[in-house]
Amino acid sequence: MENETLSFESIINNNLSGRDLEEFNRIHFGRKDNLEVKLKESSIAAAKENDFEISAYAFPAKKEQTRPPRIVKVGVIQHSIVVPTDRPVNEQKKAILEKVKKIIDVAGQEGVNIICFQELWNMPFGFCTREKQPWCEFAESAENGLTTRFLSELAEKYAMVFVSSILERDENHSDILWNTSVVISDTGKVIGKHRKNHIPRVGDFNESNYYMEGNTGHPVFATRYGKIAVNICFDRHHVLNWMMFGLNGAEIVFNPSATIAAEAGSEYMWNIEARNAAITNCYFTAAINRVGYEEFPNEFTSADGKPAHKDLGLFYGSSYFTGPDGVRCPGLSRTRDGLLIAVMDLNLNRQIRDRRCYYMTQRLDMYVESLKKVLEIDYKPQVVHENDK
Ligand SMILES: NC(=O)NCCC(=O)O
Repeated sequence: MENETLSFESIINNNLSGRDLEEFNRIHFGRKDNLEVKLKESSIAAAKENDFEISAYAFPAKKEQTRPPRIVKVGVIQHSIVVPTDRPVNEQKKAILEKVKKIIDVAGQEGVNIICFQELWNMPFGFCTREKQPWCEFAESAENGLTTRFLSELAEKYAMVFVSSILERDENHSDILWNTSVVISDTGKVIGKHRKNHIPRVGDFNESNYYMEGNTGHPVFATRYGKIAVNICFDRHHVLNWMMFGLNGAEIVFNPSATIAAEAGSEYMWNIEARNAAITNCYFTAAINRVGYEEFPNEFTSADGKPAHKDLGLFYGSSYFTGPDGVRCPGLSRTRDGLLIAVMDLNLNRQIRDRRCYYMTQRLDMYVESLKKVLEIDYKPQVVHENDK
């Protein structure tokens, strides 16, 4: 880990200052000043003691005459696994829950209203191995499994909403597995769940050996703090998936992910995809990635002619928020656990919609017709050649 770049932001901050840094911030992040929010001394101390990074940024909106501000504090947590992946399943899971609880407690002290974790946050991402054991044993009921019960208590304690991405065991449907995000309300009850719609078949992401494409559509969960949705990891490459959450009224869309520096293109696309989704759909997005190295007991190959190996390389963290205007905050590091907080005024969504008119100018009717044609078996792509009449 020592030789890894800490973060994109650290490269900039170590090399730019004064007007150059301001200009960089304006052009890259969308504003000269990142509007850092002051944290409690006790939170900073707890983060230091428990070895995680913490930062917070504001995303304000203009004052309106007819609506009060709708300020929501949203947190994302990125973290590494804790004990080696050959330890008993329950020991591995318990160690993660215990570590992350310390971060949740700090978020609670800071008055965070909604928290989202990384993809399958309570387990190692062992699907690269294609081995069924022990990874399938990490699966739980979305409604009343160990992780949901653990979060329900904390949800009630802190009046916090949780978005918890887990490997789901669907006991009512022949025990099959799903990649599911459970949304737990501030009352501690499960509001609902959403299942990953697009399952990767790329590089070491052999998830299709374990679960199928989701069957929950594009639900938006009406929480006490706002309407939220979950676009799970590989779903971020599918623009229509992001679009459907917007059409269903989402105000914040979370993208819990598990992606690695070694997957070609992943890291430079990371900073674009959730940000672009925020822009085109005029809602807030939060992109959350795993962090660290996860070594598995047995070697696997990546079917690329290279030698067998036992890990996926670095999960590069770099979690970040973007507002509906496309302005984003600095991300968390590539290498450390962290809690990133956004203090957002949800009124900004409508203000940007009124200004940019992306929904009003959207031509869904045209696309419906075009897509119907594309799906016909004898479809011919609409390509015009020089000599066509
Ligand atoms: N977990 C997951 O869907 N990863 C896919 C890799 C990527 O698209 O970056």
